[in-house]
Amino acid sequence: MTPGIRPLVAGNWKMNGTSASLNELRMIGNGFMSGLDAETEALVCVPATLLHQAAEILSRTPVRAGGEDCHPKESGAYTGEISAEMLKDAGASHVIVGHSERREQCGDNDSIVHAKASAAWRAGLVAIICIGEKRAEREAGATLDVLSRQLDGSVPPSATAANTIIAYEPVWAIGTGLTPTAADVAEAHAHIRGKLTALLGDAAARMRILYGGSVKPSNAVELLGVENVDGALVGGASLKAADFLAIAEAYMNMS
Ligand SMILES: O=C[C@H](O)COP(=O)(O)O
Repeated sequence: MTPGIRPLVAGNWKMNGTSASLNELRMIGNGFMSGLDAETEALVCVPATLLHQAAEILSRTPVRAGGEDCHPKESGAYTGEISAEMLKDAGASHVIVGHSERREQCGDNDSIVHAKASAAWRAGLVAIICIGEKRAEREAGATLDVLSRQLDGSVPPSATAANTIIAYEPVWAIGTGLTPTAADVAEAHAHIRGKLTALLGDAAARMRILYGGSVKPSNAVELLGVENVDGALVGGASLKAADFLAIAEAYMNMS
């Protein structure tokens, strides 16, 4: 946690969920209506097919709905793509850009992620910019260099604490059940804070830096209690309301 920064617990449903899954979202919304929102902010990023319904369901709760990716352009001949403006129109408040699955599977490099973050701001969305090292990079001792390079390339200079959130997600920890040690998370997040300060100046002090990668109720207290960890980006465990709410409750246990 960082003193003065209200934590954010964000879900990322990835390519999971149909309208039948919206009941989990209702339960997440209801859970935050019963007091959790005093401790944390919450967001669930859902597939574009569910976004309009998700935003409508969550509109009566403190939880917000977000998109999982956007195209850099506002509109045009880009079959199958979705612009930040379309996400905003469907009810999104945030959009994830540069998730490692997009970087690995869809060719999203730092310069594309940079353009997508700018597109998010153009549409009035908060950009959640993801960075993180691969297993081989960690084993080679290159983690901090990789994070610096990704921040240099992906974060536009006009990023502020209001329009940008950074998510540190070690690629090898995503969906694997493996997590870095608390000391490793602390080192990475301190490095990210320092690099952001060098890039953005004062704006970095209050910018949220989330941890993502196999966060679940059983490890949330340890991972989210680390200095400079200002919340979580949760994949698999965000699909079950009980797990997502239990992760958010981890913050209550710390305060
Ligand atoms: O965006 C979320 C991350 O990829 C983490 O996914 P996970 O919690 O299933 O490991």
